[in-house]
Amino acid sequence: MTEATFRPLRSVLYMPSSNTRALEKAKTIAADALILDLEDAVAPDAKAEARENAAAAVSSGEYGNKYLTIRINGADTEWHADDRAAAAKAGPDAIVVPKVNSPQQVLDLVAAFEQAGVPEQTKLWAMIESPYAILHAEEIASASERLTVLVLGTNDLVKELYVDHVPARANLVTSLQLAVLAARASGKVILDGVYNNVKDAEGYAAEVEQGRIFGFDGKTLVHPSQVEGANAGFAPSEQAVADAKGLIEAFEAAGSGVATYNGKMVEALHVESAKRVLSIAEAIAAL
Ligand SMILES: CC(C)(COP(=O)(O)OP(=O)(O)OC[C@H]1O[C@@H](n2cnc3c(N)ncnc32)[C@H](O)[C@@H]1OP(=O)(O)O)[C@@H](O)C(=O)NCCC(=O)NCCSC(=O)C[C@H](O)C(=O)O
Ligand SMILES: [Mg+2]
Repeated sequence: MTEATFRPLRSVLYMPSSNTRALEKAKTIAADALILDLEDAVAPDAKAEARENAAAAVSSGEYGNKYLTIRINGADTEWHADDRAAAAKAGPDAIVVPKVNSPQQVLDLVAAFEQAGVPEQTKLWAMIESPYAILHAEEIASASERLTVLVLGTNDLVKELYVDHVPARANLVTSLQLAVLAARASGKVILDGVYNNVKDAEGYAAEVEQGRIFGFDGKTLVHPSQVEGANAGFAPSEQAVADAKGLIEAFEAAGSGVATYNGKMVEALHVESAKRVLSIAEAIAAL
């Protein structure tokens, strides 16, 4: 079972760690996880202050049972080492590293984490946001057990592909599916990229649904208004839970290798999927 089934990561909200209002507001937002950003959402002259804010937020114990992560700056930047040291000291649930492009980079990061004394329980989340990373996503995901989650960076991916954001992400479909395949092949959690237009509720809802259909475990978000949609969209619906229970009962009642439920064939593999749905629903209910 993946981390997602034990610890739901339906809604994962980014916020600039330089924005103290957002950091305060986040305490009351019902996101499953927060990404306290030190990278793209923070201007160069605010990096040091943002680093202190993120570390203080993690140490504060004021974010309830939310999964707390810090996104540090990339390994090739002047801020990376200081970010890593501050995150090591604060000990968030995970450190999110942007622009991870190779399995060797994962191994180097894990070695650096160990050297910096990052606590064992702090996991590595790797951002997949370039064409090269998409094509090597399975090797990246499998490089270390400490890497538990792949995070799609669709803004950078669009930039690197020299394309535009288009309806239904028609020009990203192959990349999204390759990333999901890589996560499933390596037993890791995978989070969809962000929807930039915080005023477009309809477009956002369609993208949540697309991510769910493609197999993502949850979605990264940029605004509090997006949390509710992701929490609902990546949770099994009441109908799905009822169907899962009914299917299991029908299979057990039949007492053979095959049964039907609502007219459809049911085998042991369908029972396994139904049990997974129930375990996700239980984990969400337990939050
Ligand atoms: C997108 C925003 C800049 C919009 O900000 P703003 O216009 O101020 O929003 P609102 O006035 O509607 O805000 C209402 C209140 O909500 C708080 N707020 C807003 N956003 C957040 C947030 N993300 N987390 C927590 N709280 C938030 C405001 O402070 C207001 O509070 P109050 O005044 O007390 O009522 C802004 O939403 C924003 O900065 N979003 C996050 C941007 C970010 O982190 N970007 C980096 C990651 S995206 C990315 O690039 C991923 C990847 O790398 C890729 O390549 O794709
Ligand atoms: Mg990015």
